[in-house]
Amino acid sequence: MKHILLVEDDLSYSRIIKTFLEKNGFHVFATDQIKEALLIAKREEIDLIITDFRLPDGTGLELMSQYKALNSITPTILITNYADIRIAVKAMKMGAFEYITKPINPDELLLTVKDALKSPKPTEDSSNTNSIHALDYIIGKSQDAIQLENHIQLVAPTDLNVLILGETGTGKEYISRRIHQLSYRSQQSFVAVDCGTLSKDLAGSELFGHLKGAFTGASETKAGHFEAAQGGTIFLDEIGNLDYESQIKLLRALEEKKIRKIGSTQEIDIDVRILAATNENLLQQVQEGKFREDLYYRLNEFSITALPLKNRKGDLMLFAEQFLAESSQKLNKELEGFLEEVINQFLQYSWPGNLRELRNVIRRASLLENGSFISLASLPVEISQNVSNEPSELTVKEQREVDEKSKIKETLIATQYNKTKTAELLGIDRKTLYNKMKKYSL
Ligand SMILES: Nc1ncnc2c1ncn2[C@@H]1O[C@H](COP(=O)(O)OP(=O)(O)OP(=O)(O)O)[C@@H](O)[C@H]1O
Repeated sequence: MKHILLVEDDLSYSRIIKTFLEKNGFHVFATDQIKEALLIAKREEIDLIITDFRLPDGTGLELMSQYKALNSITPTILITNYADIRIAVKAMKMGAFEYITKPINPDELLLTVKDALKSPKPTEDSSNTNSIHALDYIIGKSQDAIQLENHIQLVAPTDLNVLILGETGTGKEYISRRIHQLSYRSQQSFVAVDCGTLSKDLAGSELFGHLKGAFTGASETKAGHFEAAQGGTIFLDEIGNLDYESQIKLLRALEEKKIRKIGSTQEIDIDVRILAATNENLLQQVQEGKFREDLYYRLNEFSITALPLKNRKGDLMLFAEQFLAESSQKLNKELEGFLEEVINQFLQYSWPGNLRELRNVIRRASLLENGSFISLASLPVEISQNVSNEPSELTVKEQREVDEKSKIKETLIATQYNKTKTAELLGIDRKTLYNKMKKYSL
């Protein structure tokens, strides 16, 4: 049975999620505090963390970074309000597996939990996951998309190291998998490593391996990701997060095409192509002395930029249609497309989480939609009403109302619109619940 650590300070929410997940066969440790969560994590084998962003003793992001020092490879799902989408984006940069927004839809939560548990852990060998079938990768038809594809086709057959730049969720990993698939290494491993999830202490051993007894806890000799990628391609995501010592080791591996396991004196020849990605300004990090200049130029033999979705309006609906087809198939629903007003809102919205956000919005809308076309009612209010997603632009009162509406909606969904139960879980009487439902048109 898989063990989930749930960190949520809203106790009614926490209870609903815990009960729901336990009904679906998971064991859930629930707590409302970071401190307690870290204690549980030390004591128990945890397969997945689900954490709220706002917690009484810090934020979900703080929990993630403290947890990373304990165990760098447990996937994390962050729960946020849609108004906090930029926080979700930041969480993805820090190596979160996924974010989900309130009000939580139970089916969406379950899908995300299952995806997180079945996906290879972020730092594990994901070889044989040449899982982007030619059909899944969308090239796009805008001028920029065609140019991007030309660059990919041009560089793929060479053995140049490629640096892929772009905001979070713009498709950098997809691009790197495509480069691998179009290269002569395509029959060999593709190993994706999220440097954002590597703690300073573990990075060296994760990348290069270690010998038994090399350090406390090294109970077995272990191959690192470079060995796993032998003959193939290694994708180093969030390369800007790699600590300085690992940068030095990586540079050596690149220059000499040799690695050495931690604790070993023996060198191993490696033949691995390196694709690296970052959503930070790496050149600025070089200027600030945080990233080695020599490594930067080694990695950047060719660079490719993935554009933000707001600058790819010509391709947006192509992606949307594809994501809808995928969701419909997964959910066994017959969804035919999007209503005109949805398309208009999609084209106006700024999509700070880029393609990942679009995919998640469509997945959620597909779950909620009762008709054959996605309608405004199935979209987050920030998109359907084109409310700005800058939290600062909402007054405190408006923000509180958005939160309250989300909470009531979620509880109603969770109780299948049982008003007595909903009122009970929310700690209000039925009359107040009815009044609020009327106020928020629920
Ligand atoms: N070319 C594409 N065709 C189809 N779907 C895509 C494409 N690019 C990205 N996606 C979708 O967007 C999601 C995010 O893409 P990806 O993980 O490659 O982004 P990323 O830039 O590497 O993100 P991060 O910076 O957070 O690591 C994918 O899971 C996929 O669903």
